[in-house]
Amino acid sequence: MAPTTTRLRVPTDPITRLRSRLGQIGDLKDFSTDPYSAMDRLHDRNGPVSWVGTGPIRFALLLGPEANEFVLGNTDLFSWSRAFEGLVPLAGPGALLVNDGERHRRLRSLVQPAFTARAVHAHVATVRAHVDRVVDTWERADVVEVSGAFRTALRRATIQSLFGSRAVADDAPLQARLQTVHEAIDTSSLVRRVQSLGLPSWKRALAARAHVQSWVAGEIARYREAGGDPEHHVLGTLLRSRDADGAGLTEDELSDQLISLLEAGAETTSSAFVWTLYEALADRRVWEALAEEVREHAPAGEELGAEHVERMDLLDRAVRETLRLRPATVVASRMTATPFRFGGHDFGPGSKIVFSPYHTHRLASVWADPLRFDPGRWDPSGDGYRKPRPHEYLPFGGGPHRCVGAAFATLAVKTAIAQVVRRADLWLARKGAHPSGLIGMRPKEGLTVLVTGTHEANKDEEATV
Ligand code: HEM
Repeated sequence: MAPTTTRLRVPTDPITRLRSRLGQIGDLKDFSTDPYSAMDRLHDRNGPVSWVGTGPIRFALLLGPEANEFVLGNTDLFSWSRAFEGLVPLAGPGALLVNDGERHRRLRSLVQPAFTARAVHAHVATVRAHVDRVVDTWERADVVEVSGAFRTALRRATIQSLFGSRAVADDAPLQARLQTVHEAIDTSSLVRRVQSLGLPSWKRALAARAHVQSWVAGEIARYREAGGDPEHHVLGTLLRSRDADGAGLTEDELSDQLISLLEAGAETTSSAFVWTLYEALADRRVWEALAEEVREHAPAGEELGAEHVERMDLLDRAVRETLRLRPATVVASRMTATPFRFGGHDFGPGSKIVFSPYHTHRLASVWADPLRFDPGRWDPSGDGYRKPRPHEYLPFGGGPHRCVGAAFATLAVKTAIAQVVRRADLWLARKGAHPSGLIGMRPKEGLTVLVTGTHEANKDEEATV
């Protein structure tokens, strides 16, 4: 792809160079304090390429759809293993995200069968049951903070879909450890670099990861002792999965896949759910239209299934729109493996690159009225409909590392929203939400709702949890 805007100014004398470096340190401070608005300012000032920080914590912010297209369309220029080497102690050396080239292709072909349409559909009943357990605790006129309870419920649904229903019987310690690991992952590489020098928070994260690993080993052993499991879950599929040469995952690879799927899947999905609920409640017309659609396609007393959820067009558009305005993954990073030139800048090997779905999803040059939550913009029969190009809308990334759990997550979020809508009438107790976090971005203040009604008829009596 041809490089775009050239705004390179090479400082010539030492004073100008020093000023430029100090400016980049100031930009790093800005980005660390409020990355969401800092990206706007940097893009306005510098165009698609901004260098931020200094020394070992210097990186290039590549912003806008052309930058996304360049990064995602030229995978051979980048190394995932180098970009994510700081994550290896938490994700494991066999995790998809930290692998490149042939090894990544082989691992991906072994993991993919766990996310077929059939496997994804099996997740619906699990999600519905865990959502019901949260709604069961609500009474009319309650004012409840729901983001914590749904985070636990959706993480529990992911654990159950990965390991089977027995695994969630007493999952509180596992949930706490996964939360500790997530907090270490959802931090800037600068903070992680400092932490990994031996700070207590890093030691806690490694200890939590070690516990998760031995819990996973126990589940694998139990599965083998039982000679399989009648439930259709990811662990069983991964154990049976074979590549073109008839080889499966090694023991270490199997464990790393399961742990990293737990890490990658749980927080992101609950973040997408909480934001969708927030946005739907923030615009009462959307909430009421959703309630009507859900009543039409999943009549009272009928168990909510994938076939119902997949007929709900407004729900689909509301989730797409939420993933546009509030993508769980605010930024993604890469490390250059081969020198290249983009936007008038030269990039040597070992340069850190950060690009941002969040920023592109809010650009006025791409989206009409970009900050407005408008599910209607996804209606192909609507006025002014325009199908976004792949590099303009990328909540699940793109290219060979595109999210392997995208369909699984989307169906989980839609099921959870539809089941809440079927079971309760809610009002937003407090409007206004500020983002927090870069991986699994969520509302800083949580989500507090007023329960104005509950509908017992749609409770899932058959659920196995
Ligand atoms: C709404 C929920 C989710 C969002 C927004 C999301 C987003 C993403 C993004 C943006 C990437 C690419 C990262 C990059 O290119 O650096 C990714 C990769 C990945 N995601 Fe998701 N994800 C979600 C849910 C899930 C779920 C439910 C699972 C599995 C249970 C999952 C497993 C993975 C894995 C394993 C990768 C790495 C793929 C590879 O490197 O080949 N994600 N996700």
